[in-house]
Amino acid sequence: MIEVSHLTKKYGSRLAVDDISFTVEDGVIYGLLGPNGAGKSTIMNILTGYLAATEGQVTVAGHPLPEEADAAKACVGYLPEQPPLYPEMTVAEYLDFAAELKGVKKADRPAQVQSAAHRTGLEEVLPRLIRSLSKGYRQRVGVAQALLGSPQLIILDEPTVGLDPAQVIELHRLIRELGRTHTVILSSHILSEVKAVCDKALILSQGHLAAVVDLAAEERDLEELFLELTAPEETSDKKED
Ligand SMILES: Nc1ncnc2c1ncn2[C@@H]1O[C@H](COP(=O)(O)OP(=O)(O)OP(=O)(O)O)[C@@H](O)[C@H]1O
Repeated sequence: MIEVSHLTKKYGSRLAVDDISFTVEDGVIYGLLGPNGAGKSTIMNILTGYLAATEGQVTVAGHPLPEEADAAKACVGYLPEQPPLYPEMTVAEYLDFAAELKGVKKADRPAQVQSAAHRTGLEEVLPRLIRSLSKGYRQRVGVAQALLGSPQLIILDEPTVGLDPAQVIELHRLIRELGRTHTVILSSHILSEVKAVCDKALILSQGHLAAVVDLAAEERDLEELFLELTAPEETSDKKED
């Protein structure tokens, strides 16, 4: 689904992503895990075609970026960390509008909205104003808009930030359910979230890809592995001494 080869991103002189290569297979839920500033959002913004790489090759569903950006974007549903919701719209109006923006034909929009609402458990709140919804339901609206246009790949940027524990559990359930039909990339700095939801984890540290972990096969504890791989350099040096 995704091939990333020697990806580097600089913001001016700041190196945010440093020579990263990885593959995301179809139908797998990947966690993009790393401390603050590790490069997660930068990578997601490149995969979704919103940012250009400084160097390296990225292919999404067979479409190289940036050459085939429109075709690649059509294969991706994205939930940014701050979903662009319009509080004065009803859920139904917003999803219809989001489908229009994604180029879904008018005749297909009601069925697409219905299907996205069904997948995300929003059918009952379709007539409600977004501003009247809880944060958990708003996040589901964000996930529903990501499903419009039938993308094969869903990218979720820290989707559970600010949710209460019950809402987190519900959203985890929804993401696992989506993983049965989609390839999913979920960015997080919560280890328990990645363990609960993902099949594999890409661990980032200071712009580097420190490890690709198959969570079912990995015998070592994810917390231990994460701390070791993302420790600041001075600490790692001391350990080796
Ligand atoms: N627009 C920008 N201009 C300059 N530097 C940036 C910009 N965006 C990100 N950076 C820097 O690039 C590095 C990677 O940032 P990025 O936001 O990708 O990390 P992240 O892992 O998503 O962090 P967080 O978990 O805090 O969201 C950081 O050092 C950050 O300060």
